[in-house]
Amino acid sequence: MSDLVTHFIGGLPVAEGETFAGYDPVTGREVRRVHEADRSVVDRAVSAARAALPGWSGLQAAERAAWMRRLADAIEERFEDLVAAEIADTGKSITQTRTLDIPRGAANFRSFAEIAAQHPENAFHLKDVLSYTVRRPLGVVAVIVPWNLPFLLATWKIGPALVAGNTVVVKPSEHTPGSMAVLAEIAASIGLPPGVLNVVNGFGPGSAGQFLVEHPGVDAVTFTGESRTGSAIMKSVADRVKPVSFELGGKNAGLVFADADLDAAVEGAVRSVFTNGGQVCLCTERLYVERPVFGEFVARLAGRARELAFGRPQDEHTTMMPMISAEHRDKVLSYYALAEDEGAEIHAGGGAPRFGDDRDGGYYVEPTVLTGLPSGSRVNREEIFGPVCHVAPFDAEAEAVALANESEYGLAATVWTSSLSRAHRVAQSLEAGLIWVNTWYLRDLRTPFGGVKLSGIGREGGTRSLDFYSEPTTITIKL
Ligand SMILES: NC(=O)c1ccc[n+]([C@@H]2O[C@H](COP(=O)([O-])OP(=O)(O)OC[C@H]3O[C@@H](n4cnc5c(N)ncnc54)[C@H](O)[C@@H]3O)[C@@H](O)[C@H]2O)c1
Ligand SMILES: O=C/C=C/C=C(\O)C(=O)O
Repeated sequence: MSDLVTHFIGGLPVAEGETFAGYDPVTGREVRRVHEADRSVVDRAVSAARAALPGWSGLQAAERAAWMRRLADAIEERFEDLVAAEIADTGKSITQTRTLDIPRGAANFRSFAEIAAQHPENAFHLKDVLSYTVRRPLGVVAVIVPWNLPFLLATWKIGPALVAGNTVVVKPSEHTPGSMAVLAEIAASIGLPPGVLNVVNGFGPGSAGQFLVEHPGVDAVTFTGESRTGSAIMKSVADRVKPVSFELGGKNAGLVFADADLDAAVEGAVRSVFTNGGQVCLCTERLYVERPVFGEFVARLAGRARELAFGRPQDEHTTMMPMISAEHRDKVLSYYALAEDEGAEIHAGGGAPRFGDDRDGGYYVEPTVLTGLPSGSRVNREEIFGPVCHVAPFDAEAEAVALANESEYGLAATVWTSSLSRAHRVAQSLEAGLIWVNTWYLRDLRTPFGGVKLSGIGREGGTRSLDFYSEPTTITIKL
């Protein structure tokens, strides 16, 4: 990946604006410079998207779907370049990047090509009245995404936005511009009409992110990131009442009942707590385990945490990655220290590893398993977004559900039980948008995705994405 990242506007790279540093999370070394978009660059991107809108929205949905399939094919042709870009930005393992992050990018475009093709319109016919619905795109959509799954999350939004007839201006995280730079090259290489996809780089407040959401030429905002950022964006767009789709933070609970397959529950918890270094909004940070199996579960989970491999990203056996930045590493470590100060028992981790090589300059923390804190503690209330969980015992199902629901967030939850009736009963009692039973992060892209409470506004996924990215018009004709 280039060591100078530009914007992409109207089908062309734009190397304008001050540059800021990009760092390798493995070593902490500066490895790239990134152009920061000022208001004028953002304005040009929005104008390019506006200029492309009539031609793009004027295509048949099937023609736009064909473009999505071309993008997916081209992603697969540039697969290793995308893998390299994502690893360079995040330090994540090549195994995860090759099996999740980049394949989901192609899948996102393909899925929404098919969903758009099958999306039925409504028509209602009474005796002498015919009512039918047509859908119109929103217009120019701002796509603002975070650093944890950069390519997956950006394409999750770009796909449905484009197939619905919108044009987009994407603002990737300041930490992870690389894979969007490659997607821009891909779009140009297949001749995607200029201005349909635009990418501007920069930060949030007082930078490209804020300039974009506030721009009068932006018709809607789709955002994934922290809840407090969602709140700030909501304030930015309130005066112009722009539609928003928010996928925000979480403090996800996992419930393990004594009748669960404990092997599966332990391995499931290893995945749901430590995948991507715990830097997934769906990760489990609070586990509640029925008392008869609590001791065994904690001991086994802590043992597996200590087995996670701190290899380099290119090592296929690596299973533990660095945090995205020194600031985020320090935030996670501050919660480890807080847990210790509040009297937690630390069963694994609790600090930062030392390697005796250049990785000591990186942003690594130890995978950590805690017990002994009250449900109201900050460690159990606040999103940490790292490889850490707190485990507490419970004695009754109703108590477990109450503990899980004792949160300002409501994104995801996992339930581990062998009882079918309990699985349905508990899943329907949990205040979250996404519940997994005896598994975690198993995705059908046709299903609604999103959270309740501080975890978000709206749902994307399947036809729900098309419902957000287009406006239905109902036409009624007297026959
Ligand atoms: N619900 C989900 O699907 C989901 C998925 C991934 C991450 N997240 C959440 O994202 C957070 C971690 O990501 P992050 O640190 O990048 O989040 P963040 O909110 O700090 O930043 C996300 C994006 O928003 C931009 N931004 C920040 N302030 C802005 C503003 N005022 N106006 C416009 N843009 C602004 C940033 O530059 C970045 O591109 C965690 O809270 C995690 O839970 C949620
Ligand atoms: O970190 C959050 C992960 C979000 C995942 C998705 O939006 C998805 O799998 O479509």
